[in-house]
Amino acid sequence: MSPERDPGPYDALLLLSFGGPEGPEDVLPFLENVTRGRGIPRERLKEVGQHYFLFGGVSPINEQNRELLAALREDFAEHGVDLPVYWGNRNWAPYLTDALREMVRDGRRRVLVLATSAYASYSGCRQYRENLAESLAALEAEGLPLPRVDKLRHFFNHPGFVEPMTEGVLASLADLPAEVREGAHLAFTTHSIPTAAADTSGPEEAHGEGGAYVAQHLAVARLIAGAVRERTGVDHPWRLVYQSRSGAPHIPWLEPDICDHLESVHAAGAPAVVMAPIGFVSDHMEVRYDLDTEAREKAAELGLPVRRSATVGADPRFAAAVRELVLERAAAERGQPVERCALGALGPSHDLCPVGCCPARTPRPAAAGAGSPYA
Ligand SMILES: CC1=C(CCC(=O)O)c2cc3nc(cc4[nH]c(cc5[nH]c(cc1n2)c(C)c5CCC(=O)O)c(CCC(=O)O)c4C)C(CCC(=O)O)=C3C
Ligand SMILES: [Fe+2]
Repeated sequence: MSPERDPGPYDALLLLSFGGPEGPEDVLPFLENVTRGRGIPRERLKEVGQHYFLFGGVSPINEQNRELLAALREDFAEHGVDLPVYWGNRNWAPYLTDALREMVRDGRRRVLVLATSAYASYSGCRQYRENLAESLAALEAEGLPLPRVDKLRHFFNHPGFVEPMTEGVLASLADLPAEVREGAHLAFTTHSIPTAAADTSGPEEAHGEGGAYVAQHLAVARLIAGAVRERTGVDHPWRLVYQSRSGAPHIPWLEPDICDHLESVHAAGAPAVVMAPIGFVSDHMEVRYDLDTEAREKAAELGLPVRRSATVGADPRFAAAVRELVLERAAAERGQPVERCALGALGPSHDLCPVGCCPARTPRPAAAGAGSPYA
């Protein structure tokens, strides 16, 4: 087989995502799954439940993963990449353990994982790896042979991720009334996490305050703002801001929040804002509620024109990027030289998370990285 389409030694790709409820009766059990042992205040849970109920108890995330799954299968078929794609979630059906069991029953021995999270951090990387370890332990307890599981590198700076978002920001700018367009600010948003989790995200000592989490988001924001400047000739002021904070109020999380940011740029005279949710791969509940509902209400209150730019979702360029990442990793595993595509100054992320990368508060076994008990 030509190396440009040989996925060997891998014999399957697993799309690993967060999962979300698909009806009102799913909401509370889903939230219990997400928050088990995580110490989230009861009040916050009730509040987040309401966000889901406002949308009929349905999170858009599962439907978006079905679309991504279809896009990946179509892209692989078109490019002659013979690799079956499975799908499993951490917190809702179809569950990760069930997907892995099905893969084992289908005879898969070398599994590559695409997690729907582009950046380093405990929540965006290690937690997925811990869930992989738990699922492998469950299969082991059932007496099943365990596949070897690897995880794709963080794809935040891959052009197939950055370019569709750049285009989305350009479309949002074009959609603003002409008289406020030139002066519009860009607010790049991502999930807030505790500052302590940000500081320790990524390999130790590689980044300063805010760790790899903040550094990687800043890199993407800078790339998009730069590409927008090149395309429009306008230098739009930009800032990385945060959303969806949870946890107890006395614990510091990354700030400023998008709603506070809208207030402060409005007070400083910004005529309009484009909110670009670069921290999220698709338009799931954090985007639909925290930005499209809450932040838009805040903007309406202020009389500030805002637009929210598109996430990558099932964009064919993202599917193509996943294919490139799969073939890159496969070649690396075969010991062949590889070209690692990455935009900006940070360069391509590591294939194998080092021990101590994004440490958990309570250490737990994690698969698909250095020190995995299932290597
Ligand atoms: C970095 C990050 C991502 C991006 C990376 C990735 O995509 O994985 C992400 C994604 C998501 N988070 C999601 C949902 C939730 N996250 C919660 C809680 C938390 N998230 C955190 C961080 C992140 N979360 C953190 C530090 C907590 C606090 C508790 C803890 O330390 O674990 C809670 C509990 C209630 C609340 O506190 O909000 C819910 C319901 C959904 C599904 C949405 C849908 O249904 O469409 C998705 C994609
Ligand atoms: Fe979350």
